[in-house]
Amino acid sequence: MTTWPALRTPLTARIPGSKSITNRALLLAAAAQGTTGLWAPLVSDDTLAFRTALTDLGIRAETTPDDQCWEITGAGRGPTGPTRIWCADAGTAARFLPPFAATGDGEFVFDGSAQLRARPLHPLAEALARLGARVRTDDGGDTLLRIDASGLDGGELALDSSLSSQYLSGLLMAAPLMRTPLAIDVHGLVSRPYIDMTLALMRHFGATVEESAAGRIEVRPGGYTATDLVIEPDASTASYVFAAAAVTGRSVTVPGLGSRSLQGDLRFAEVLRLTGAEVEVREDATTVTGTGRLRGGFDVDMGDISDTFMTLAAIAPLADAPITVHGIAHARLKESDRIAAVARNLRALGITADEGPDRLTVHPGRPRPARIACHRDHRIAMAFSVLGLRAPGGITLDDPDCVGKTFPGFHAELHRLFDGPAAP
Ligand SMILES: O=C(O)C1=C[C@@H](OP(=O)(O)O)[C@@H](O)[C@H](O)C1
Ligand SMILES: C=C(OP(=O)(O)O)C(=O)O
Repeated sequence: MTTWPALRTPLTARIPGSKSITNRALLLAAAAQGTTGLWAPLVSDDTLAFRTALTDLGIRAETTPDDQCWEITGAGRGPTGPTRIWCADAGTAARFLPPFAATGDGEFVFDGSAQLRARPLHPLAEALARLGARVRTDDGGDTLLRIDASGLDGGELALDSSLSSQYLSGLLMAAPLMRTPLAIDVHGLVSRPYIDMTLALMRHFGATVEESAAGRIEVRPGGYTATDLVIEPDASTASYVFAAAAVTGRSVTVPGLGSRSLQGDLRFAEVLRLTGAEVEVREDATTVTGTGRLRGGFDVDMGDISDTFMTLAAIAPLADAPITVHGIAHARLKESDRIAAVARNLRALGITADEGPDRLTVHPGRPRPARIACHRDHRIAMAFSVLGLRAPGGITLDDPDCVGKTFPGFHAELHRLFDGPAAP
């Protein structure tokens, strides 16, 4: 019998580029003077929507035939309207592009899908208004936001960042194009690692940013300088193959995602350690080795890495004791109300799940066949597909294609890794 050595053969996952880094780099390249090369960008619905929005704003974007490099040529200043901008489902587009537009001139009208319109944008609109922008949210209307731009002064701003960190990232990235320094006092920040990512990438493009312990961030005017960037694999996406390793007892390596990563979601691998998986984070790669059995009986704060809480919640029925995730109230404001949607899907599978405003507890159980309601949320589809590897009757997704938001090739890759012969 050769089953055991074959099962121990490490699998190497092909994880596409980080959505968050790709869309920040697109914005920063568009704001910089000169041509930036973005290597290994994510090619998916969210990044293509962002890129198209930039070309609609007059930015030149070219692609090598294999999509391995996007060349973006920025003008070193804000854009010129009038322009109508379609953000599709992309929260990052709706939150990063308006502050950039407000540093330019003319009218900008932002619109997006019904799903995106249901997500809060008023903290950003109010912050832009306090900086002197003429901005209107279109309550009940057919747009997200209208801006009549004539450049922005900086100044001082208090920003409640408890609903999303993306408003803060958007304002910070636009700040070097403002006429005077911008200082933001940040309150209630969720998803902190995304702000660290924003600041690191702003510095990579030459911005001067200072952060004080008291939660104040100051950015000086002076623009950005075009520079090349190699984009890491997406750590949130990697959570699915790491979780799959944990539940199947396989070993999965993601090359290019290691201790130097800019992405907080790599900490999901540490969370898997609580379930008994072995985790090795090297400088340039991460490997998770599972046992096929999950240890439960813990309660973990995933407020900083909430995109990955569903990955844990979906596999939690396989654990030997309940698992609780807390600190994730803001996950109710994403592509779906993620706490409610995950709890309902688990119940449909016959699993006991109790939710609170900012938490979810999942009890052990044997999933029965069910059709998963994806709510057009890519992460519901990907997280429950991992459970499907160990659910006796399998699982069915009502909308498998919604994974295109961040990983169009997800189903093929999961199949290649876990249903087919062991990868070399
Ligand atoms: O800045 C970013 O790139 C992101 C921030 C997070 O949103 P919140 O800050 O709204 O939690 C995360 O959920 C999203 O997928 C990407
Ligand atoms: C919350 C997400 O996306 P968005 O960038 O639209 O906020 C996500 O990808 O899980």
